Amino acid sequence: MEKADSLHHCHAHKVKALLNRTHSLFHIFALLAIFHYRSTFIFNNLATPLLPWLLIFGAELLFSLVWFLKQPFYWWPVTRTTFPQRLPPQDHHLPGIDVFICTADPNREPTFEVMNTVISAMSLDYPAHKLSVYLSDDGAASVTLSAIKEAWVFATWWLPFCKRYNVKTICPRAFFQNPQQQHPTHTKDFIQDMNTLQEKYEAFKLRVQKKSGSCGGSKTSVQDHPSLIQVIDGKAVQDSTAAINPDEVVMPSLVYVAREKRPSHPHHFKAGALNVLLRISATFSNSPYILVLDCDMYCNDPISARQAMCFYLDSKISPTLGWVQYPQMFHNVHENDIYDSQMRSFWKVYWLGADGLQGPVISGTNFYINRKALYGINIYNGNDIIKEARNIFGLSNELIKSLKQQNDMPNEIKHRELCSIPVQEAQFLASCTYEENTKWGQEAGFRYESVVEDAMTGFMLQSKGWRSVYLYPARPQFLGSATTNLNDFLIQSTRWTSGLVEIGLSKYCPLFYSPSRMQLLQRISSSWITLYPLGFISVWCFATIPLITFLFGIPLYPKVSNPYFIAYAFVFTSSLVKLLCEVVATRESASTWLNEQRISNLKWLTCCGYGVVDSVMTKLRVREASFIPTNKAEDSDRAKLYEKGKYDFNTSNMFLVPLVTVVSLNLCCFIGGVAKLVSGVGNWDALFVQGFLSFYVLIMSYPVMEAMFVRQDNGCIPFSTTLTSTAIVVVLLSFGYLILL
Ligand SMILES: O=c1ccn([C@@H]2O[C@H](COP(=O)(O)OP(=O)(O)O[C@H]3O[C@H](CO)[C@@H](O)[C@H](O)[C@H]3O)[C@@H](O)[C@H]2O)c(=O)[nH]1
Ligand SMILES: [Mn+2]
Repeated sequence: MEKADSLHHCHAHKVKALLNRTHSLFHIFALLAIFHYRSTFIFNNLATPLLPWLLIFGAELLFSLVWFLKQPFYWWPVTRTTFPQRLPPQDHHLPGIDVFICTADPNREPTFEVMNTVISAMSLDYPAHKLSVYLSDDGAASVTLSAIKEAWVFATWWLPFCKRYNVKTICPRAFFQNPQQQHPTHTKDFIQDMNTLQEKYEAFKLRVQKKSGSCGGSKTSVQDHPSLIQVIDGKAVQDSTAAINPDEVVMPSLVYVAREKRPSHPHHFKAGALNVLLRISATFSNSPYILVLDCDMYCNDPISARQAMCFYLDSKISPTLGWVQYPQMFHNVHENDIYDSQMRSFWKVYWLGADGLQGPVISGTNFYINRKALYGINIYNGNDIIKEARNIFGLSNELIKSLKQQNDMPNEIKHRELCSIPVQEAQFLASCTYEENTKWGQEAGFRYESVVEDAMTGFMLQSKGWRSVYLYPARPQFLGSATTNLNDFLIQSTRWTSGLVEIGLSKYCPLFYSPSRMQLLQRISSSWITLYPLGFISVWCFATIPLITFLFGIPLYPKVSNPYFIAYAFVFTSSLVKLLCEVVATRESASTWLNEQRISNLKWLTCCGYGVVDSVMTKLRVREASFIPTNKAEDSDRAKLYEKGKYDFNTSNMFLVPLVTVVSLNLCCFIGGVAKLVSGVGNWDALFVQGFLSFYVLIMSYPVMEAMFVRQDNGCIPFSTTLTSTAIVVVLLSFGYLILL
């Protein structure tokens, strides 16, 4: 039981933990049996074709290792509840919050939607004078600057409306998609005000969209432009509208930042943008806590800031609390989630388990982070960063002053008014040369070593002793747009795997990194996050070798009558049954179970391999790191396919060829192998596992075959791809023939 005045409560799922551990234990026994079977067989039968046996054994070992690294996520799952109504009633007890929103490309990230994110953040249920919103525009697009002024004007009407009627959906776009449902008691006043506001909303939308259409992005080059920093307020928008903010609504501060970018200087993508915001906000509002949002992740509910403060204002945990993470949830995921866009297992399973250890890693967006943690403070060595501040943080006096302020002030009163805005200083802080000879990106701020800056930074903070908590409230606090076509999905996943493996194969690999304060189980699970893509080698072996040998009649697995068969059967079925139980426990249907298997197989076969290759090439400096923002603009043709539950194979051959090759290979081997068995050549008993495996691959790849042979729409697989893959299959089988027979 929690105390009557505690601000939050942590519930441990003890039964689940027990079941999980039991399952892991049995699974380990089965794996050991398999290893025993393999090694004794290989030693006793050195005459049989050894190569496939060795490869499969290696694949099994590697895959088991990857599986083992994941187990800490099942050790001690917890869920948390907060009681924001118990926060002190006076506002002055609340610390300031800075919101950082990043955008990069108005063509891939529709400006109107970015503005909705900005407005929703300004509408959080928090004292306006303690809230500052910063928009980083890496594209330095004139569209974005003029749109943010329009957004400010609209917010002067929107904010009082939300407050007056206690509106729960604070993102205007989401609200006006379904205005009738937004308020349970439709008073006359409400309806009237809402209709007036809706007109203003439509006008605002039209103005922003017109400008986006006419400029088609920006005239300035994305890679080459000076910095531009502007505080958006009544003064900044004066000439665009007649009477602005006549009611003098107190507004959160709003700042537009386009940092300087030059082709000669690396800009470090999102991490670089966040670090500029970190410095500029330090000299402006200098709030101790920061909410980071991707441009498409709007605040869906006003309460998240107060919920996060339930942790930060609890002196028992706040000294080591680095960040409060919320799940990423999406407004555009269909019920039949064919791409597993919701990433169920991460947000609904792994992160709950991580929270039972040292907390989830920083997950890109939707987290309230402690500014001090980002400054690189090691909580066990005290706060003596000020001494070498200039070496770490650079030469800005204003910035150094702000650090001192952070250190000296008690949390409650930390929030400087934005009165004397040192815009010139801000320009200096946003220049592309500011970070030269400093520790930004290495010891201070978000890390530059990987394009998955979030995970990299999270691991480093955890190794300094910071912990995090995970909050998954019933009502989604943040909603973004998920990738809902195969092409965007594969590009995004490849970037992730590449960035993660880059960490896993570096000295920062959480398992071996030292000196580290990370707990052992946390180290293991964190290294799973960075190393799991390596499992692609195993999956490639599983998806080819048993099938080819099936065709040639070479057994690789125990006979059904052999006791070791049980170990294989157990590992296979218990994994699938466990997944099914998880899916059902998180209130999803069996189709989710099928979709997740399909997508994870597909990821193993494509993104993971390419990601690993990509990160190795980046390491060898053959290739430069890149971060292409995920496309967030909707394409109606693709949307139609998605809604019908049809995979959209309109993507590059780079992704299609490996996939189609595996499927064609499997088809040939299955048909050929079964034909041979039926005609009496070979032994059913000895080849059962391989035949079954092949059958499983066939079921999993049904959508691919449909797209190869049946579908005619623009999401089908082009004939030329099928042809290329068939050629590769022929080569593979000839090789197999030469080596095996
Ligand atoms: O040079 C860049 C590139 C991207 N972004 C912004 O970064 C955010 C995330 O980019 P997005 O393309 O939406 O990333 P996702 O594919 O959704 O990637 C996830 O993974 C990223 C790390 O690879 C994290 O940064 C994200 O928060 C997380 O949502 C967006 O707001 C972009 O505008 C920049 O500001 N500058
Ligand atoms: Mn995104």
